[in-house]
Amino acid sequence: MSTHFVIIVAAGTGSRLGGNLPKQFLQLDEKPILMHTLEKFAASQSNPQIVLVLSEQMFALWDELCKEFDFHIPHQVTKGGNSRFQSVKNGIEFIKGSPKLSQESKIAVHDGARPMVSSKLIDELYSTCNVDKPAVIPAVQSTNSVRMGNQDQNHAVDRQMVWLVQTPQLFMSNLLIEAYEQPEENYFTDDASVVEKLSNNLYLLPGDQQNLKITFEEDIAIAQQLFNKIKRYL
Ligand SMILES: Nc1ccn([C@@H]2O[C@H](COP(=O)(O)OP(=O)(O)OP(=O)(O)O)[C@@H](O)[C@H]2O)c(=O)n1
Ligand SMILES: C[C@](O)(CO)[C@H](O)COP(=O)(O)O
Repeated sequence: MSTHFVIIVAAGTGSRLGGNLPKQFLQLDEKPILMHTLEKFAASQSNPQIVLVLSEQMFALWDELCKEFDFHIPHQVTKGGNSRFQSVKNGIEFIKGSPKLSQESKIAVHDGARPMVSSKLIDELYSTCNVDKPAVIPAVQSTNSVRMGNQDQNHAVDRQMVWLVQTPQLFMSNLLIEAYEQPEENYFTDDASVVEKLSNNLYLLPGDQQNLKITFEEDIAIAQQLFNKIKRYL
C-alpha cells in the first residue's frame, strides 16, 4: 500500500489576528490550535504521514508545547518560507527526500489555522483523489448574495457558480510536485491556483461550513462555540 502525505503549513505570523504569538499556537479548547489540526489527520483512516511546516524561530516553542501538552502524534517538522507558497514548496522538498514517496502517493496541503476540519472530510478527499481526479478541492457555496466589482461599479453574479475554497486540498504527488516548480505569482493564494497552470482538471468536493480558517480574533470564539456544541452531543 502506498504512503500518503499531508503538508500542514503553519509558518505564518497571523498579522490579521495580532497578539504576541502566531494564531496557530493560541489555545482553543484547552490546547494549541495546531494540535487540534494534527489530531484530525491522525484520527483519519487515511492516516497520512504528517509534515509540519513551521517558522524556524518557532521550532523550540513547538517542542516545549509538545512536552507541556503531552502531545505524541508522529510528525516531522521542516522550516517555512516568507509566503504560503514558499512554505508549501519547502514541505514538498522535504517529502521528495522520503523513500516512501511514489507515483501513487497523494499529498494533501492543509492550513494549520483550520483546526475544525473533520476526519470524515479528510477521508472523503483522499479517497476521491486518483489519476482521473488528480486535484480534489473542498469548497462550499455562498449563503450570501454575491456581487462582483468595486464599491462604485458592481454587478450581481449567479451564486451557484461561486465556490469558496477550503483546505485540505488533495493532489496526486507528481502533479503537485511539478506545479510547485513554477515561479511564485501574486495570485497564488492556495494550491489549486498553483496547480491550475498545469491542469484544468480540478474537482470540487463539497467542503464543510464548520471548516473555518482562524483569521481574526472572533474566529477563535466561534471555533470554541463549535467545540462546545460537539461536546454536548458526545
Ligand atoms: N509564510 C507563510 C504564510 C502562511 N503560512 C500558513 O498558511 C496558512 C494560511 O495562511 P493565513 O491564514 O493567511 O495565515 P497567516 O499568514 O499567519 O495570517 P495573516 O495573513 O493574517 O498574517 C496558515 O496556517 C499559515 O500559518 C505559512 O505556512 N507560511
Ligand atoms: C488556502 C486558503 O485557506 C484557501 O481558502 C486561503 O486562500 C488562504 O488565504 P490567506 O489569506 O493566506 O489566509
